[in-house]
Amino acid sequence: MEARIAAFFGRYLGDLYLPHIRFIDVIEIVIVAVVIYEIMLWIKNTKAWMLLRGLLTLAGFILIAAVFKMHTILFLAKGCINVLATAAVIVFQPELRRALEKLGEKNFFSNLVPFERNKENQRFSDETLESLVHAAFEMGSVCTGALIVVEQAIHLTEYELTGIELDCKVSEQVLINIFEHNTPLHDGAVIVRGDRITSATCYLPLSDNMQISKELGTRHRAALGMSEVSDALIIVVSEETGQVSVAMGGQLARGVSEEYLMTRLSQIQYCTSDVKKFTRWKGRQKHEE
Ligand SMILES: Nc1ncnc2c1ncn2[C@@H]1O[C@H](COP(=O)(O)OP(=O)(O)OP(=O)(O)O)[C@@H](O)[C@H]1O
Repeated sequence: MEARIAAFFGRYLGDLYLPHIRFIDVIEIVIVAVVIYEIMLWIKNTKAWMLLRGLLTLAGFILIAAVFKMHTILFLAKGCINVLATAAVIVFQPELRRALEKLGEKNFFSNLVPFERNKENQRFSDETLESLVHAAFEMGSVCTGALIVVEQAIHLTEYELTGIELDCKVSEQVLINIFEHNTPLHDGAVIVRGDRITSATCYLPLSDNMQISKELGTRHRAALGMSEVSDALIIVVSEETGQVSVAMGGQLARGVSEEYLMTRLSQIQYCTSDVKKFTRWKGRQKHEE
């Protein structure tokens, strides 16, 4: 019986080449798979998806031209490739910048080693968190439009400069007051850093995402745009419907509940260890003699 099984495998698998796989090869395969997966996700979530579809169509045409030996088209395609590559880098400069920034933000070790939730690495206090949530839903209940940007690791100084400097403690009453209709500060966005509102009436970049619902106007587009170029969490209150939405990482969650907003805010309430180190390093440099 054994001999028959051996003969069977010998007959069918004798010529099969089975390379010797080392442990390092497995790690390499996993790394390549993760990188390809991340690139595919990036392509899907940015306008690079449109470009990829365009490129695939173009490649199809070139293939047909090659099969039928259309020399003029092949000559033109050859000449255009370099120009197209340069144009793609220019067109996708913001997306490429964001992708590299994201890579820099990631702390692979902090995901493995649980960090302590203490006052020292707290980005904002529980009081601020509650004020943000209560203010958003209070404004929602009376249909007062609002746009609140909660800063994380990436500093938003360039957007702060588009508004009016404030530097005041976050509180439910202050936020409601800022967004009150027909007051000088109600237009645009406020930026929150830690427990302080740094500025109001800030102008945010608008998203050019074509999948965003047509019923959403510029306030929601600005929230989404800001989340595409930074790691900030943006709270939007719709003036039309009173709905509270949250934008982060290029995604917009519409009509969220109080619990949802509270959970999202508590997820970013604590800095991971590398961010803490970065802030400390900056502080020390400022006071260097
Ligand atoms: N680029 C921007 N940066 C900051 N705030 C903006 C920006 N664009 C629009 N806004 C704010 O959004 C307001 C206009 O909102 P609009 O009605 O167009 O948006 P919406 O998404 O339909 O929101 P709503 O549901 O509240 O009507 C402006 O008055 C301004 O306060």
